Formats: sequence, C-alpha cells, structure tokens
Amino acid sequence: MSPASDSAPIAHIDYLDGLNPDQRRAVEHGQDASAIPGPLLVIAGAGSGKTNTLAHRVAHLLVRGTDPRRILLMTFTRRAAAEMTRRAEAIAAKALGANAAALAGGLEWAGTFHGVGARLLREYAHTIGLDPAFTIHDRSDSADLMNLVRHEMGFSRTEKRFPAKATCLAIYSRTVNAKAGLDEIVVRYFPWCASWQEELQALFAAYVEAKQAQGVLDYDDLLLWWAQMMTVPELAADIGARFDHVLVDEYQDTNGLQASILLALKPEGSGLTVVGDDAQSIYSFRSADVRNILDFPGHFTPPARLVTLEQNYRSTRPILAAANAVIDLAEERFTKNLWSQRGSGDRPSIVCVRDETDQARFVVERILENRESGTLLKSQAVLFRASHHSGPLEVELTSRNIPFVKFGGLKFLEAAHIKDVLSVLRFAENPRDRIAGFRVLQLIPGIGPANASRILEDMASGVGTLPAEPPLRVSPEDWRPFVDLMGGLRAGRVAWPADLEEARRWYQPHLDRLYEDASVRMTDLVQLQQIATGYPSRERFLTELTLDPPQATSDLADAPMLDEDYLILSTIHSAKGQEWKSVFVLNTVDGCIPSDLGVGSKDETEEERRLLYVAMTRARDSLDLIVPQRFYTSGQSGRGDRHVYAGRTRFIPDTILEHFTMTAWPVAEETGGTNSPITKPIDIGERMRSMWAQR
Ligand SMILES: Nc1ncnc2c1ncn2[C@@H]1O[C@H](COP(=O)(O)OP(=O)(O)OP(=O)(O)O)[C@@H](O)[C@H]1O
Repeated sequence: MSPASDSAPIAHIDYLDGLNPDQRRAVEHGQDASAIPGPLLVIAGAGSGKTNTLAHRVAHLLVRGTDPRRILLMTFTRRAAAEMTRRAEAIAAKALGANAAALAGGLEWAGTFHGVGARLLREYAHTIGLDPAFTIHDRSDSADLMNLVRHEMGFSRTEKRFPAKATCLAIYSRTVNAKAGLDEIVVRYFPWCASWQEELQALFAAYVEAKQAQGVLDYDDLLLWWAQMMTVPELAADIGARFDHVLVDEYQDTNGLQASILLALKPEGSGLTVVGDDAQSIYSFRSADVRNILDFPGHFTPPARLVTLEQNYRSTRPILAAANAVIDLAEERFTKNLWSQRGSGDRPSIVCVRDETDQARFVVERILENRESGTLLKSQAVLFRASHHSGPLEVELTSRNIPFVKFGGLKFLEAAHIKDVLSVLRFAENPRDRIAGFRVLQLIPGIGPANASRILEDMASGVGTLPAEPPLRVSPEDWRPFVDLMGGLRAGRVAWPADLEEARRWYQPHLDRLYEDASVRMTDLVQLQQIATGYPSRERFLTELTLDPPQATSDLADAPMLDEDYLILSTIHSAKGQEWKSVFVLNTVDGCIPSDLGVGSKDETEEERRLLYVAMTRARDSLDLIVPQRFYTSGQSGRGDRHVYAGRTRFIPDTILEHFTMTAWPVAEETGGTNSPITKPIDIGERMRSMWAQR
C-alpha cells in the first residue's frame, strides 16, 4: 500500500472544488491505495478549516463506497459529532444524487469517546462481567459516592484534615486518566496530600468496589473499562475489525487513555485519521496530554503521514499577526505561522479601563455601536478565562435589557429539582445505584439519611425491590405511590418518554412542599421533558445527558428563542471551535490569564498561553483585549475602597506590542475631566525616560 503522492495531479471532483490543496491532500489521503490507507495526522491551525476538512474526508469516504456503519468518528462534544455528521452526509448526498439512499442508516458511530465507550461497554457487557443496565455517575454523583466511602472508612473523622471529597475525586481521576502512579500524581499536583497516600490508595480501592457492587460507572470508567477491554487481544481485534476508518477530531485534547484505546483499535494505524492543533491544547486539567498529538506519527512504521493546514480563513491579517506573535513565544509545537488572505483591518486593541465596572460599560457600549453599524449581537462574543469573570457584565447587560446567552458554567443538570427527577429515572434503571436511591428516598416525608441507608441495604441484601409496606415513620399515602411509580418504571409500563412525565407527576407535590419557587422550577422540568423527546430511550437519555450536558441556556431554549438576536458570553474553554465577527476578551491581566491557579509549572503556564491564543483566534474582524487596572477585593467590609492593581498579561510583553493598538477608556471628556481632543494616551513615561537616554 502506498500513500497518495503529494505531487499527483488533482483530478476534478466537484464537491472538493472549494478545498485548498492541503485540505484536499488530507481529504484524499490514501484514496489510490487498494487497501485501507495508513495513518494520517492533520495539523490544522486555528481557523484553517479543520471541521470543513474532516467533514469532507468523511463525505469522500462515503462517496467512494465506505459503509457508513464502518466509520467511527469521535469528536470532543456530541454537538460537534452531530454537526460533523450533518455536514458530511449533506456533502455526500449532494455528490451521490440519486444514489444517496446508500447512506441510509447513516454514521451511527459518531460521538464522543465517552459516548462511544458507553455504547461498546453495553454491547460487550456480558463478555466482560458488567451489568448492561449500568448507570453513569456525573462528577457530583461520583464525589458523593467518594464521600460516602470516605465516611464509611472513617477518614472524615481523622484528626488531621483528610482531603475533601472533590480533591479525592480529582486525584483519583488524574491518576487513572494519565495512566500514572498515585505517588507520581500526588507529588506533582497535590503535594499537600502527600502524607495521605496510603489512605488514598485504600479509599480508591473501596470506591472501585462500591461502584462495582452498585452497577455504576463514573466518567473515567467509560474510558478505563474500554481501555482494559482493549488489552484482551481477541476483543481488541473484534472491536477494531468493526471499523474500516477511525477519525478523531480535537486530538490535542485527548489523554493517555484515549490514545491507548486508539492504538489498540488500530495498532498498525490503518484507516486512522487524527486531526488537531497542538497550539490549541487547553484541557490538561482533564489530563489531556499535548504529547499525544506530538508523538502520534512515531507510533507507526512508517510514521503517520503529516498534512499541515496553515491558511487561515477566519481572521484578518492584523489579528492573525498578533495571535501568531503570542503563540510564537511558546515552546515546542508543530504549527508554523498561519497566514491569511483576508485583507487588512484594524490591529487588535488593548483597552485599558479603570476597573471591572468600566470594563462592562466599555464592552456594552462597543457592542451596541457594532449593532448600530449592522453587526448582529450573535456575531459578537465576550470571552473570559473563568465563568465568574462575566459577573459585572451580566449585571450591565441585564440592566440595559440586552439579551445574552452564556456558555460554560451553566449548571442546569446540577439544579436540585432536575437531579431529583433524573435520580428517579436512574434508580428505576438501576436499583443498585445507591447515590440515586439515597437521593430519591429522602424526598419522601419521614425518610432521612439513616432510614434511606437502611432501605437500600435491605434491598441490596434481599430481593432488590422496595418493600411494599411503608418503613417506620412513613405514611402509606406517601409510600404507596412511590412503590407503584418505581414498579411501573422498572416494568416499562409506559413507553419513553411518557415515563418521565409519570416521574414528574409523582414529584410535583414534593416539589411544592420542598421549594418556595416551585413554579419556576417546574418550568425547568417541562424543559427537561422537551429535551427528553429528542432521545429514543430512557437509557440513551440518561447516558447522553450525563455525558454531554447542555452547555448553555440556548441549548435548553425553545426554537423561537433561537431566532432572536442575543450576545454570546463564553468561557474560553467553551469557545473552542467557534468564531465571531467581533470578539472581546475580558480581564487580559496576569492573575486571570494566566489564572492564579494556572501558573504552578511551566506546562501549566504554557497552557494558559494557548488559552489566550484560542481566544484571540476566534475573532474574524475585530478583537479587543481589555485590561482593567484594578480589581476590588471581596469579603473585606468596612474598609471602603480596597483593591489590587493588575498588570497586562505576561503573554503580551512589550516586544510584541507593535501588533496591537493601545487605547484607554473612557476617554478624558467622558469622565468629566478635560475636554481634551486627544483620544489616545500620551506616553509621558517614555518622555521621562528619553530625558536620560544616552546620546
Ligand atoms: N477551503 C476553504 N475556503 C474558504 N473558506 C474556508 C475553507 N475552509 C474553511 N473555510 C472557512 O474557514 C473558517 C474556519 O473553518 P473551521 O471552523 O472549519 O476551522 P477550524 O480549523 O475548525 O478552526 P479552529 O480550530 O480555530 O476552531 C470557516 O468560516 C470556514 O467556512
């Protein structure tokens, strides 16, 4: 098998016409070979058409006759998978015309690593000793179970404070995802927990046992179990043989486990395509390892073919030049400098403002000006490092009646009433799931933690069903409807999604009793029901909602709301893969980017630099980086105007300032000061220094 020659003349194929030569090389990789092609790594710089290229590659495979069911496509979010599928199928359908019926059934193996893992584990459950009805714990459920085990082992009563449940879970998760030893992870990332290593080891062993006894898997398990399954040669061969092509998007944000799964699926790399940009690797806190992408070619003999996409279609030249200057200061990377044909435009601005209140006022003013001159709110985005950075802006937007949607940080599924109803369904799906059962039982008047524990223990050691007679201190009127509901849900008395309606009806009186704002919460539950209609079964609903919860208020909105115009607020992490005409970055100061928490090690600092790069490369035409000069410190009442001064981010040192325009806001007249016609600050400091310059 010989890979397509890079110099081969490009044949005319209509649907590939819009691609540039590099994109086309990636799309057509291996098409001349009679066998499945060898591995391909596409390094796609920001805005270079990664999504476009991957969608065309999948479409091209379909057009050339690959069975869609034999394509495994893994993306970072389920939403990205859906979008990629839609685009690939549309391109292929257009190319195939009347023959497009062959696509029916579609790309059924498109999803996230976790989602695909969950599906394979259910299919192979019997072979690997797993209950196929396992339920999946989200992070907060996992932390609750960790806490329960921690408590049962007596660690919560130790004299010296044992690490909190969230820390325990973070240590556990890092260790398994990075495929590293506990000692290594503790010493490197959690040195203050070093004296607890033995206890942590015992805790994690008990946590794993508890999960198995209850038939639950946490997020990490979906990868861990899958990776373990792939170490059995017969299973690895069987699963690998189901797919001719395995394509992975955003490869820079995969972790060691994901890489090992991929290599086990396709040890020779045949049919393997991974796409990513090492300069945009920003998820190491989830154990993503930029080395995965850097080391990918060398896993194979001969090494994977490398195609690099460097033409940026998104940003104007000055924006790209500034972003290039920022990432140029980074250490190791594949990506060379991106270039753009998108004419000239303004250089990005660094806007100094007094504080966060002025920052919010500045942003709102500019956004409204942009709207006046024809840029929809939807084409503008405000990005920030941490969800809480947008607080003052949200206040300003609300008071001025400007609609906005916030990505990242919305905790719809963590709201108590949503969790209550989902727990009812989960408990029905898997009566061994103690965390779900513990939550649901305590909704019933008269049942507290001790009573709930006892009922669950009796269930675990007995027949596995709820007792028909009410437990002590519980009235039959409260108990019987619950037993009846659970029995019905277990037996599948009504079809999905009507069982969610049943659960909600049972929950209604409890909601009214437990919450003052029951009617507001009810609206959320109605929304949950609406979301449910999009899933084929209860199991798929629970699995996918847990794995890829709605990210933003817009994910939950009704269709009419989506037609309206609204501003986008987003954490930089959640802005990944998106683009807007006009982008504002809040708090471009040291302490925010890089975050105080992100400057422990050189690797962490490098990742913060990439975060700024990701933020900057989201902009098409205009980019404002805002630098508040001072921040009010909270929690210090009675001392008046307490604040700290902040400096411009270290990632934009003086040496690259030539790529930016420096401005200040408000200009003097707006502060009620002088009526100076000067709108840009004069560098008096420079004049002072030049007085002493050697001549
Ligand atoms: N061959 C092409 N010709 C014209 N425009 C293109 C081409 N390829 C991609 N584009 C446009 O470039 C922009 C960026 O594409 P896309 O979102 O696929 O980039 P990306 O590589 O995924 O970016 P990032 O990694 O920064 O999120 C889009 O507006 C897309 O329509």
